[in-house]
Amino acid sequence: MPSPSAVEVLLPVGLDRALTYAVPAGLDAAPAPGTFVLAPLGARVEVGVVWDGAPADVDPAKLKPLRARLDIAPMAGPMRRFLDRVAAYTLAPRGQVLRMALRGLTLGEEPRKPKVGVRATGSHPARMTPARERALAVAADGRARPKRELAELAGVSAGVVDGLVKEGALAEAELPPPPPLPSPDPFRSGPALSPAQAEAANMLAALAAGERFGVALLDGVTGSGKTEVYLEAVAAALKAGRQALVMAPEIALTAAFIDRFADRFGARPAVWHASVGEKARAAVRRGVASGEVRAVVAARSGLFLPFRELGIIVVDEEHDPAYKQEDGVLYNARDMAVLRGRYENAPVVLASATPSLESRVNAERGRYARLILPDRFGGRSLPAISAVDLRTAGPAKGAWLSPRLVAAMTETLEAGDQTLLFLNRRGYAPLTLCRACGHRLQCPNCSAWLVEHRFRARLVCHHCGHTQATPEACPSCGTAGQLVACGPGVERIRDEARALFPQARVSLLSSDLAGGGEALLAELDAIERGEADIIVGTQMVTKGHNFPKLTLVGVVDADFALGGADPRASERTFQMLEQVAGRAGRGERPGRALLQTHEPDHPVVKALISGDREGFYRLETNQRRAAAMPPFGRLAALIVSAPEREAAEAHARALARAAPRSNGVRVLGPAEAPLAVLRGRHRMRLLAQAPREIDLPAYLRAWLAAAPGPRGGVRVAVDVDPQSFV
Ligand SMILES: Nc1ncnc2c1ncn2[C@@H]1O[C@H](COP(=O)(O)OP(=O)(O)OP(=O)(O)O)[C@@H](O)[C@H]1O
Ligand SMILES: [Zn+2]
Repeated sequence: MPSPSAVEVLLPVGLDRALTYAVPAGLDAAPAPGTFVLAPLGARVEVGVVWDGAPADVDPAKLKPLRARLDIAPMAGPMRRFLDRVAAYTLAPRGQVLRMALRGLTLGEEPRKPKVGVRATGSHPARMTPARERALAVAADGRARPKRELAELAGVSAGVVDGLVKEGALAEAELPPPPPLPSPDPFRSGPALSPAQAEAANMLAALAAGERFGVALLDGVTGSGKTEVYLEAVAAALKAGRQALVMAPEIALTAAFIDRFADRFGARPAVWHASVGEKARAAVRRGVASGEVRAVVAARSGLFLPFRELGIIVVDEEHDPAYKQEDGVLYNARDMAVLRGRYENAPVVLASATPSLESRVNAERGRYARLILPDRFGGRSLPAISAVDLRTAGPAKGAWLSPRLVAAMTETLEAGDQTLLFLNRRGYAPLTLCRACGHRLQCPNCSAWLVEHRFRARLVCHHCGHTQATPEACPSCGTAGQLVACGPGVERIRDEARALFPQARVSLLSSDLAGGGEALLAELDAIERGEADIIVGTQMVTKGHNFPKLTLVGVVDADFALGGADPRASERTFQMLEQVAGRAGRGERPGRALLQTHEPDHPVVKALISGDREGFYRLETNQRRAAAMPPFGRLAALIVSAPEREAAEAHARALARAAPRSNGVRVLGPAEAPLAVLRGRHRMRLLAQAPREIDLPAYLRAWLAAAPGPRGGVRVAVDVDPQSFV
């Protein structure tokens, strides 16, 4: 019999197993699974969670005792099982997954320091002045206020208030605690919905009211009003007394989205993403656990918040590759949202104008309900998309905007409308070359070219962040003045737009904007108000924005993502271009999009131009099925890296030899990764491809167990269902 005075504790460290601890007398005989505790680990003390399962059968006298039990709401059973499952699926150590679920955790409630203000005492100062009179008149209601507020209300200086305190006419007094944040009110009425919207909204609302798991794919063209529709499902969950989680790719969490939520429910949602500060995070986490916070809009990590009674998860722009976390635990938040919904008995809504093939196929198989909004809201039409053939109608040498695109921009400007120029490349130029010797400027740590950022006068590696000043002379042959920028980045397109249209207000939107996230949000708001004529942007402009005056979208290079090792290349290109084109014509006037391409006959380009979305998906589905690629087969990548190429290669080969023979699993590679060196580490890739019915994570575990352990600086990263193939 295992001793009742020992428990299993999972710690937020890189360990897969829970550790066994003794429960000291005075703690509580056997803390239940989910209890937060302090546990010694080596020389440290960690916050851990009592986990399920019988403790190892060890003499408790030999075990380290727990230090304390924490006064934090226990982690619920469904959440623990969810974390176990995420770890099992991704092959990440369970402790590492737990760490994601502890973000924003503070030890117990922070004692609120009472804030001090001032209040009238009733006595009069010896000398009265007009300013003092004004201040005392405001204070006459007897309420305690911060000094600054009193000074502002009375229109006096801080010195006047201090003087009155000194003379005893005002006294310091504790301020009442701030009122709790207002909760969203699901009973407010939303906008009148079109018949198609209403039908979809009713189905979603029924799903949310049912308090059962189920997945619905909300598949509606750009500008069809998906947001209004899924907010009805949020309302239904809130009405049922449950909490709501709306997930969006980071940059879509703009003030505009939050304002829309606030318009609908009369209160702002809690917000959770990378730029939210520690204190605010702690408050959201606490509120979500206590039930005080009813609705959260979040980036992918919001999935790991300890909701007390989660009643719906919405994954907006569900196709977005940003849902895949590419470091640490390699998980796809869209897929894990479905898992979390299952454990919480909560419905999950996946929304997109360009659903992932995975979700479409799941809908076709009948596992997901599919709700379709075929038209834009308010009788608006989808943008007319056409191609500019760069082989015959391209721009002059040294320019990137074709005459047709420039003519369209001129018309748009004359009409007082906005143009969006899209190019998914940050910086000024992707390559700098020496005209004298042909040398290309490369990152010292990666097998990648350095990207010129002319505004900052620096060369930057987009893979590792290395930067250096742009040199005058070639570092290889020493010739000065012969370095040339090759190819365009958004900065270069901005320069060209400025030169062509000197009167136009040109705005650049890119993740490396000076001023960071804040500046970017301010810029987005300014554009929405019409304070720019031409917007030049990277893929962040493709997501969810509503710029009413935007009527022309120019895609500078529609071919950039086609080809390469990524089995989803076509799908991704289609999604990105359809989304960016979908920014046009959302206001009063119709929109159009011009795609500059060398391959006007490519199926992706043709589908976009003809508007044959269904045809594209059918073709893509058939190709994936024929190649047994996801979602018709399973994929996992092993990325082996080491400081020396030989070590990486040797280990990758040893891994390949150790691969268990199995029913249908094919192991491909090792092959040098397309990005052969990253941060000074040489990289080799292996790919395992399996039929759908195979438990690929289990196969991978068996494989890694059979393989020699990595030694001498070799690392192996496992990526189940990889989204990135670099
Ligand atoms: N029923 C409605 N009543 C009033 N306005 C609506 C309604 N439905 C949609 N709209 C407006 O139409 C515009 C587009 O809606 P929304 O942003 O929800 O579309 P979407 O389907 O999410 O588009 P995308 O996928 O391109 O981001 C918004 O300005 C929205 O306020
Ligand atoms: Zn680099």
